[in-house]
Amino acid sequence: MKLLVTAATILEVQPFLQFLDRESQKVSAHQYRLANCDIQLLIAGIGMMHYAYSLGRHLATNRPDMALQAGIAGSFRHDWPLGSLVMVEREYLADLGAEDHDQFKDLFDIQLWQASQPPFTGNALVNTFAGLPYLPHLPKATGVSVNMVSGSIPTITRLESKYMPDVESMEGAAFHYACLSENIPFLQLRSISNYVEIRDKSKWNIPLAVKQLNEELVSTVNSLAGLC
Ligand SMILES: O=C(O)c1cccc(C(=O)CC[C@H]2O[C@@H](n3cnc4c(=O)[nH]cnc43)[C@H](O)[C@@H]2O)c1
Repeated sequence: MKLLVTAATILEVQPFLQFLDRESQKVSAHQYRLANCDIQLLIAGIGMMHYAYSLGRHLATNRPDMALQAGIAGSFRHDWPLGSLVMVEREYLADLGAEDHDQFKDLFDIQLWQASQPPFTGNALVNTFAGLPYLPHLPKATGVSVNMVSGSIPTITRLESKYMPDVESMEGAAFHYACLSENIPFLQLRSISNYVEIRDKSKWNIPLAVKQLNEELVSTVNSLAGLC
């Protein structure tokens, strides 16, 4: 089985890299072998533009059996503790569109895109989790992807009323779009590093989120490698 593990930054998957260095055979700079599993690691950059370009370029010459995106995220759900983990089921492109006075309209609202045009289901990029050999026992979440981390009440209220999101990232939609378009089974794992609220960086807990994310990543990859 060929598994692609991808993240926006190396910081988010550093402990996983240490696990691979310890437990697997290094085949080349970004390629490892664990049991019968070929693992490729792609650090694709922050934001949808970087991510889509890096992932698209990778997929043009490689076809994994499964792709896994691992990252930290903001949470709209204040009842979810920092460091908790989710797998994202549906993604919305939440800041691509037009401003009409004090209203935001996405590309579906202004009819530049049509509902359910491939690979969308309605106006969302939905993971059915079909074709995955293993699925961790984690809550499923709705994600919004944005170019600017949300940090004001009007923006947060707008996103909540329009998309009812649980989490926010800057790359989820790009990952879903590419994997759905290429028909590659995929899984987006996110660990909560902060709440989506008026910006206060001192409240973020990136080290905890990275630790929890990587424990799950190692466990998921071990389970997949055991099935290979
Ligand atoms: O402003 C800073 O000093 C700063 C330092 C480190 C990281 C950041 C980020 O904004 C991280 C963006 C990165 O993490 C994901 N992420 C985490 N929380 C959120 C969020 O609330 N909204 C959107 N994205 C978030 C994101 O996917 C990026 O890859 C800032």
